[in-house]
Amino acid sequence: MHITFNRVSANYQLGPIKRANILTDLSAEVKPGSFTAVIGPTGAGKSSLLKLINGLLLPSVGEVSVGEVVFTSKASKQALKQVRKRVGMAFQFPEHQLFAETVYEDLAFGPRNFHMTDSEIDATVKHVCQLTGIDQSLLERSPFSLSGGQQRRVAIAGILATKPDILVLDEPAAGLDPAAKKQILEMLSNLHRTEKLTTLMVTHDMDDVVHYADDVIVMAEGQIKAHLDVRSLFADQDLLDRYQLDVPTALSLQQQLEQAKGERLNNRSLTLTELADNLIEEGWV
Ligand SMILES: Nc1ncnc2c1ncn2[C@@H]1O[C@H](COP(=O)(O)OP(=O)(O)OP(=O)(O)O)[C@@H](O)[C@H]1O
Repeated sequence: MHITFNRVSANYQLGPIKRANILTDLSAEVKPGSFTAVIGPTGAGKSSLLKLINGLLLPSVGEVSVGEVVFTSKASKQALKQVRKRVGMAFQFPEHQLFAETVYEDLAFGPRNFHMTDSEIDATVKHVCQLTGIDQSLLERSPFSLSGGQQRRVAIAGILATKPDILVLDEPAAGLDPAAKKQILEMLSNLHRTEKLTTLMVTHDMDDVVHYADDVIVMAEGQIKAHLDVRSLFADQDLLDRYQLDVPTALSLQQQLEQAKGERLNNRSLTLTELADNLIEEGWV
């Protein structure tokens, strides 16, 4: 499903009169079915950009389109309702929003709000368990008795139970150990592929960008500074330097190797584009 930002600015209310400008003149088109990483330094406005997509933050100027729903500063309740049905949003630490006595009840909450019948709810719960690898034996357990990785799975499954077309994730692997982090990100990548979910993910980890994303939005100072495919990002040394973006471990290793080789042979080093092509050929990326 298409997402478009058209000359959008946004601010937060700081008091009865005072407002803080947070996002300025954003324009971008997110391709349907793409997996887009949103990167940039702390305070760049990444989370605020995600909140624009489901109308948690409204534009002060400009318009946001999600599929055929278009909304501005004067979004109607109806438009916001439609958009929230389409966009599943996982905030940082989504497991903090688990609340029910059993995993089943947590997963059934969204479908119940959408007035599904009991048998539809049952089928949906089973389906999202399959999608997210939650064993049926966990359904009667308290979500609070599960491991951190399992809780995060349940929280994401609860979002999927509302059948969104778009999944918006704010650092979905934050705070997990490396094994659980890999499991969650692999699961999200599979969901994106098999369920054709347009996915946006805020991350600070450039290895995740390389492994999972097709496209990247680079944010700084409340603006979109670049929107490009992953290969073009890592081929653009100026852009990486300007926004102090790390290069992924594999690329950095290869650069160091090539530099050592170049020095040894007194030959030219490979360009970043050639290195990126090498890595893709060798299956690193
Ligand atoms: N509810 C709010 N009220 C006022 N200011 C806010 C609010 N939420 C965020 N801000 C401010 O908006 C700016 C952008 O914040 P945002 O959380 O979107 O950045 P971010 O790039 O996601 O940062 P991080 O990587 O640290 O999560 C920051 O200066 C932040 O302090």
